[in-house]
Amino acid sequence: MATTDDAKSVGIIGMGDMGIMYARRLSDAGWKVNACDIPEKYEALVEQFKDRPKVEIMPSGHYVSRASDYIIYSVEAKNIDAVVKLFGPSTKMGAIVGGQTSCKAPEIAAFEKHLPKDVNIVSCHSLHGPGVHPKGQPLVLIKHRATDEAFAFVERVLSCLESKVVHLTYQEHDRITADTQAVTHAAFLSMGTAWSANNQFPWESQRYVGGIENVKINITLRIYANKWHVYAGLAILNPAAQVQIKQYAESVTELYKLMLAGHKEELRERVHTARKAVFGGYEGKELLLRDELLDQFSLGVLPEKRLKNNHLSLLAIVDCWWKLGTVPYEHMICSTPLFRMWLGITEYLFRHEELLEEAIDTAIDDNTFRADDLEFTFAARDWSSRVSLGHFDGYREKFEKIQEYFAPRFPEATRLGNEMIKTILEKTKDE
Ligand SMILES: NC(=O)C1=CN([C@@H]2O[C@H](COP(=O)(O)OP(=O)(O)OC[C@H]3O[C@@H](n4cnc5c(N)ncnc54)[C@H](OP(=O)(O)O)[C@@H]3O)[C@@H](O)[C@H]2O)C=CC1
Ligand SMILES: O=C(O)C(=O)Cc1ccc(O)cc1
Repeated sequence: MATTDDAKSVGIIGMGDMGIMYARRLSDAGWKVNACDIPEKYEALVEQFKDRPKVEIMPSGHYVSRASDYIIYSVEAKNIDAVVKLFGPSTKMGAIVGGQTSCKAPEIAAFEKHLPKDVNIVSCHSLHGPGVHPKGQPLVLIKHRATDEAFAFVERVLSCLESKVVHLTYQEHDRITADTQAVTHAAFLSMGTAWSANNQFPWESQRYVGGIENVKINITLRIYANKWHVYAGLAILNPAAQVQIKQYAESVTELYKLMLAGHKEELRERVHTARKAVFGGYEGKELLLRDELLDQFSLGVLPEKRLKNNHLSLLAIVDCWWKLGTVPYEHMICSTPLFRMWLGITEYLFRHEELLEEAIDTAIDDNTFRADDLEFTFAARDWSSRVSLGHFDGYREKFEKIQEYFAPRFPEATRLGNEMIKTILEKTKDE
């Protein structure tokens, strides 16, 4: 903190999971924080923060905006325009405004439209959920309309997160996160949908325990334990995300058809072409994940012998990356923990020759996955069309129904998922 910073304060509008995490960490570092949520939550927040004098809970965003030197909007992406419209004109003269939403084009548009011209715009995005320690995780900073002095102030404030700062434009941010986040979520959302459609808790089935399967299960439950609007916002509001999710659904469908028709050579040819395009230049590199590590994090009892799976979800993501010309390793600077695990298990399958062959053989010769794969294919297509239609309600309805199905398992899955992420990330090289 520079000495001139003593009199300055940070505002947070939206005290949900991320807003609260920021308020705690910034105030721990000595910053005065002015914060608010919707009026109905005022009393509860005052109570929650009563032992933290550095955090002042205010009745609304007007109070926060007029009192603070740097204001962070940490609200639902779908509400950003309405909330900035409401409080933007109350922003203190010469202050800095930014947002935490996961898709930047609508956020920047709202700032340009509703903020006074003297206000600096510097946005941010912590690329991890509120339960992950920010140290070492990517933090995107977007200097959209700001003096060097204003930008340096934001850097000083957020340095207490100890994150790895990545400087991007908002367009670069949205392009990369479409690859790293939206399509990753689509895959896990589809797995959960398929399991629930088949009335399965996958860790209770011998077929889904151990290794790669543990990551699939733990990440799927982690996503469904979170809030629907986070995933809906970053998929629906990002046009690049719609394209990616659509390609993923197409890749799933086409590979599934090859499996159904028993076209083994065609399937092998396609899988290997995609493999070469995506992993060709990375053959010698150390793997992101190891199996012994993954076996530690199981919700079920590990079977004596690992059962085979055709891993349609993983074959399809590599097919999708190939079709879109995406090189996932190039996005590591901007990766979330989930993306690193997703790439980790995919790489694990594709760089173990015998495992990949086993997946191809299983895809053609083994009928036991047909029902699961059928539901998975439906699910990938349905998520894609809900995203493309752009209906938040349609997304929410589906998400919350499946969330309800898995809800009794969230406490255990979250505990295990946190441990898994912590252990794996400590061992995961990120560049
Ligand atoms: N959760 C995550 O993993 C991450 C989320 N993000 C992004 O950060 C943002 C916040 O996410 P998160 O904290 O998880 O979501 P939450 O739903 O927990 O928090 C958003 C908060 O903003 C409040 N809010 C809505 N309108 C107003 C208003 N007019 N004035 C004051 N407060 C308001 C909401 O109240 P109410 O619930 O009543 O609407 C809610 O409490 C989102 O845009 C998300 O995409 C970014 C990184 C990670
Ligand atoms: O790691 C993920 O993809 C998550 O699910 C957590 C998350 C959600 C939204 C963000 O904008 C950033 C991180």
